[in-house]
Amino acid sequence: MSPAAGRDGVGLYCPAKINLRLRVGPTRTDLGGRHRLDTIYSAVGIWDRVELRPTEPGSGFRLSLEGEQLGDLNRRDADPHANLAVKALLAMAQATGHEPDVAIHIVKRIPVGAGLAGGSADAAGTMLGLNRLWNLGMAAADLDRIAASLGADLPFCLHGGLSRGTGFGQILEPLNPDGLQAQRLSRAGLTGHLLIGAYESQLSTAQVYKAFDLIGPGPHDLNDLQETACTLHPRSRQALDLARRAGIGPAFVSGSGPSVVVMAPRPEQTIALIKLWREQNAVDRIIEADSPVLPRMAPLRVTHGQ
Ligand SMILES: C[C@](O)(CO)[C@H](O)COP(=O)(O)OP(=O)(O)OC[C@H]1O[C@@H](n2ccc(N)nc2=O)[C@H](O)[C@@H]1O
Ligand SMILES: Nc1ncnc2c1ncn2[C@@H]1O[C@H](COP(=O)(O)OP(=O)(O)OP(=O)(O)O)[C@@H](O)[C@H]1O
Repeated sequence: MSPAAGRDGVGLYCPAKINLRLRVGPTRTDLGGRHRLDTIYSAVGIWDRVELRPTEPGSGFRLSLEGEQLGDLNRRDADPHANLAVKALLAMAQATGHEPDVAIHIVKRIPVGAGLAGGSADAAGTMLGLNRLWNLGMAAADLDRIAASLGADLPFCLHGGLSRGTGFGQILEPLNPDGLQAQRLSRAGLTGHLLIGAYESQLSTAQVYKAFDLIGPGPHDLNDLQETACTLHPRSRQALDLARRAGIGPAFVSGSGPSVVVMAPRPEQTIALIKLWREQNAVDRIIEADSPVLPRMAPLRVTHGQ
C-alpha cells in the first residue's frame, strides 16, 4: 500500500470485501462474545475514496461525505463520531499522541449496510492514510491491533487481496495469489469478474448474527449467514434463485448481507443476469467488479475554497 501523499494531504482508494467462504461457529467469551469464524476474505473492486487533509492545529476533525447512495449515513442527525473512519482517526490519534486535526472526505461507492464492509474499508483507508500523513512508519502488526479493536473486518481491509480469517475474523493468513489455495478458488470460479446485487434496505450485522443463532446455516451454502440474511431479506433469496436457475454462478450472499454476489466470468452471463434481475425487480442496484484487488493510492483532488 503506498497512498498518494503530499503536504496537502493523502488519498486512498479503499475496496469492498466479500466472503468466498464463511463458516460461523459458536460465540466465545475469549472472542468478546463474538462468533468464532473461519472465512476466506476477498477484496472487491468497488472503491470508496478517502481523502485526508490536515486542519488548523487544535481545530479538531471534520467529516464530509459524497455519493448517491449514503444509506443511513445521510440522516440529518447522523453523528460523525459514529462514522468508522472517524473512530479510526481518534484511535490512531490516541495510539500515537497526535491531535486529530484532520479533515476526512469520503466519496462513497460501496453500498452502505450491504455486507460489503464499507465502513471497515473507509476506516482502513483512514488508518493507512494517517500512517503516511503523520509519517508514523507504524508496523503492520500495530495497525492490525488497532484495527481489530475497531471491528472484525477491519484488519482484512488494511491488506486487501485474498486472506483466510479466523478468530472473530481478525487473525489473517494472506493467500499467495499464485499459491495452491488461490488456484483452487479460481478453479471453483470464485475469483474474477462478478456482479453485486445491492439494495436500498440495510441489514444490521449484529442482528444477523443474533438471528443466526436461531436459524443456523443452510446445508450447502458457501456462507453460513446466507440462510439468515435471506430469511430477513427475501429479495436476496429471489436474486440468488434467478442466478441459479439461469445456471450463472457461484452465487451467494455477501457477509451479513443483504447484497448478493454472482460470479459471472462470461459477458453473455453478465448481460443475461442483469436482464433477469431487472425484469423481476430482484435488486435495486447492480455493480460489476473484479476480485481480488488491493487497496491503491488516489491522487489528491484539488479542492477550491478550502
Ligand atoms: C459478517 C462479516 O462481515 C464477515 O466478514 C463480519 O463477521 C462482520 O464484521 P464487522 O461488520 O466488522 O463486525 P463488527 O462491527 O466487528 O461487529 C458487529 C457485531 O457483529 C457480531 N459479530 C461480529 C463478528 C463475529 N465474528 N461474531 C459476531 O457475533 C457482534 O454482535 C458484533 O457486535
Ligand atoms: N464510513 C462508513 N461507511 C459505511 N457505513 C458506515 C461508515 N461508518 C459507520 N457506518 C455505519 O456502519 C453500519 C454498517 O455499515 P457497513 O457499510 O460497514 O455495513 P456492512 O457492509 O454490512 O458491514 P460488514 O460487511 O462489515 O458487516 C451502517 O449502519 C453505517 O451507518
